[in-house]
Formats: sequence, structure tokens, C-alpha cells
Amino acid sequence: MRSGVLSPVQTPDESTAEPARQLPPATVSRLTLYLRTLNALLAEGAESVSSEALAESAGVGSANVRKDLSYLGSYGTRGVGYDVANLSRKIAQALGLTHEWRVAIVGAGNLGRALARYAGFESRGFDVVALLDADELIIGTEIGWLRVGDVAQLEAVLESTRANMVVLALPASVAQSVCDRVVDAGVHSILSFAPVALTVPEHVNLRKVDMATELQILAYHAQSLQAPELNQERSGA
Ligand SMILES: NC(=O)c1ccc[n+]([C@@H]2O[C@H](COP(=O)([O-])OP(=O)(O)OC[C@H]3O[C@@H](n4cnc5c(N)ncnc54)[C@H](O)[C@@H]3O)[C@@H](O)[C@H]2O)c1
Repeated sequence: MRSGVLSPVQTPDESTAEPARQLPPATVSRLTLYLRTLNALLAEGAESVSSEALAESAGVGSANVRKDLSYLGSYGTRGVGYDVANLSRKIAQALGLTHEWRVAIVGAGNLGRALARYAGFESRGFDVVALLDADELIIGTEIGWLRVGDVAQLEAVLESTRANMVVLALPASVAQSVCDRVVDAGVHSILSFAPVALTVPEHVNLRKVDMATELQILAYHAQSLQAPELNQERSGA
């Protein structure tokens, strides 16, 4: 059983970690897809992969793949392709996945609990080290391997667990104040699920996951594709 406080392990100090190379956001997204394919190939024992195969797995053009990988200094070998192990290592380095990421989740409601139970983070290098909430009925309960801690102890838990990423799974009304405390505690990588715009200093990386917006975009595209039939239905044809 893990509690809010865990035994320390070697974690790179954020302040001394090498700064990430600035890659175009679309490239970063595609690199994660290539990495997933490369890891599957590694597990199968494959040694090389063509840009076409990587492109197909990521659903992009092979010119995209070659351009993305050129940012990492990987150009492949004509007729052979890319060395799978080497490329997977380079992408993991570029994405900062060779560091150990220790994630604290704040908010142990439906979402926070589901995230804390998800087994897929650890295999990708994200160790969930703490889960915190403000509700007395939830504090102290066990969720997966974790015991829910009290958000009143946020700063102490972040320090003792050496968390270097925080996920906010909180109501919008409290997200900014908790976010401010996280930033003041020195954690500079934050992922927020709260449906509200948060303000953070420039040196802090804040990402927002907004599934409702994604669904709306999906609905728009679905409607555009079906537009001829919908229009016919509406006109009673
Ligand atoms: N982005 C998305 O895709 C997505 C999807 C679902 C939910 N959400 C959002 O994520 C958030 C969480 O959703 P949920 O369904 O888990 O809600 P929930 O109500 O089940 O859980 C919220 C939890 O936050 C806790 N909490 C409240 N104030 C707190 C504080 N100051 N410090 C610590 N914990 C506090 C509550 O006690 C509760 O356990 C909501 O803002 C919701 O709108 C986003």
C-alpha cells in the first residue's frame, strides 16, 4: 500500500535537468505515436523499421515522419530504414521520458480515482505517487495502491514524494487556488482537467485536457461529413 508519502527514489532535479529541445507541437504529438509503434516493434524483436511503416502506424505521410525524425538528427539508412532501439531511445530522450516523472493527482473524485487506478502510466514512465482530496469522507480511503491524502498537506506531500508533475482533477471553482499552491511549491508541470482557464507564470508548463471541447470538434466534423444527408432530412426530401 502506498500512502501519501513514499520512500524516495532517484529523481532528476528539475532545476538541473537538461532543457527540452523546442520541437513543433505537432511533431511532439506524432513522436508519441512513433514511440508507441517502436516499443511494440522492440517487443517483437524487430531491428529496423521503414519511414513508411512508421507513417502508416501514426496515420501520417512518410515525408512527415522523415521531417519529424530529422529534428532528432535521425535520418535512417536508405534501403534499411531506422534502427528501432536507437530511434526509440532518441524519441524517449527528446520527449523527456528518460526522466522519472512522479505524478501527484489532486482531486480524488470520479476522474482522479480512475486516473490513479490506471495501470498504463507506470509502463510509460509516469509513477503516480500521491492522490489528495479535501473531503474528509474521501481522505484516508484506499484507491488502488494509494491512500488518499489531505490536500491541506499538499506542499508537504509534494516535497516528501518529490512529485514533479501534478494532475488537477478538481472542480473549476477551486482549480486556480490549488494550481497557485502547486506552483508555489515548485512543481512546474501541471495537467488540468478542470473546465476553466488557469493562469500560471511563464516558466510553468500547463496543459489542459478538455474532453467536452474535443467531443464538440468531433461532432462538428461528423456533421460536416453527414451534411448532405442531414440537409436532405431537414428539408424532408
Ligand atoms: N477534461 C475532461 O475531459 C474532463 C472529463 C471529466 C471531468 N472533468 C472535470 O474534472 C474535474 C473532476 O471531475 P470529477 O468527475 O472527478 O468530479 P468529482 O466531483 O467526482 O471530483 C472532484 C473531487 O475534487 C475534490 N475537491 C474539491 N475541492 C478540492 C480542493 N480544494 N482540493 C482537493 N480536492 C478537492 C472533491 O472532494 C472531489 O472528490 C471537474 O472539474 C470536471 O468538470 C474534465
